[in-house]
Amino acid sequence: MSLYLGLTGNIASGKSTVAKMFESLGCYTIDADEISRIVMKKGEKAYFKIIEAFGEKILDENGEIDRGKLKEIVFNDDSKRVVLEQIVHPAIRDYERKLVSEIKGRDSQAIILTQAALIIEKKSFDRFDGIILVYVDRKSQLERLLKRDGIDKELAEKIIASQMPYEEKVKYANFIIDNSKDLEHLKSEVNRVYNVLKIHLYTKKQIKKVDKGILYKFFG
Ligand SMILES: CC(C)(COP(=O)(O)OP(=O)(O)OC[C@H]1O[C@@H](n2cnc3c(N)ncnc32)[C@H](O)[C@@H]1O)[C@@H](O)C(=O)NCCC(=O)NCCS
Ligand SMILES: Nc1ncnc2c1ncn2[C@@H]1O[C@H](COP(=O)(O)OP(=O)(O)OP(=O)(O)O)[C@@H](O)[C@H]1O
Repeated sequence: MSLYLGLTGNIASGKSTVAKMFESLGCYTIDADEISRIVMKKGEKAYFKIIEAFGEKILDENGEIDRGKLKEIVFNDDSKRVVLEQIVHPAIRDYERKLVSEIKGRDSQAIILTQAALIIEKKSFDRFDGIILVYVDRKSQLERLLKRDGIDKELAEKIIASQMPYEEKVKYANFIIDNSKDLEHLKSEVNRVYNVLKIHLYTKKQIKKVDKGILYKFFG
């Protein structure tokens, strides 16, 4: 039996950083943002649909989709973001499904984590055995986002506002990983969850809706 987890959290919460830590423990990870880059490449089905919906002005000098331009558009207009999601999400899901079944075919004891920001917003959690939520406090989130992406504060605030707040998200999580402190602390959080996952893997015990002692540690 393998385990298949959704690894989610709001922008710049540390999903990629956490995924790398799980990888170093032997888990398989899949990144929905990376897949979105693959399925939107020049010549792919989603590429043409995006041009049809947004016009050629969103292309760069090489004819590829300019993600910066698209980002400005969709985070300033909710209806446009919905249009983009309707094009890209089904393509991401199809691609991801194939990767998961490939991994499961290769390794029957695999722990697979799909990293995606919108699992809870889109209520697309039924396919997973459990949800891991990476939590970051608002101040660190904004600081890390501005530092990493070099975008202006106004756009950063809009992206943050487009996502479901943590107070709501925690209700859907089986595990919470706190990433409000340093990387050492993050590593201990990842190890803690990994050890519980291993127990579930070997005992074949289903992950309950709420794994007590972990969930609500930060939210009372
Ligand atoms: C808007 C786009 C072009 C910006 O590309 P860019 O390379 O700058 O960012 P990247 O794809 O790495 O996403 C970074 C983060 O932005 C946030 N984000 C991206 N899309 C969305 C969205 N539709 N709603 C809310 N937040 C989003 C997520 O936290 C994500 O992890 C791109 O994010 C995109 O195509 N989004 C639509 C697909 C999508 O929903 N992806 C996110 C989850 S699968
Ligand atoms: N505990 C930490 N202390 C300091 N910086 C951190 C910490 N965790 C992550 N970071 C940094 O914060 C930024 C955001 O982290 P990361 O890219 O892992 O987040 P993400 O959730 O994958 O982002 P996105 O939502 O855009 O996909 C990165 O530059 C990362 O190096």
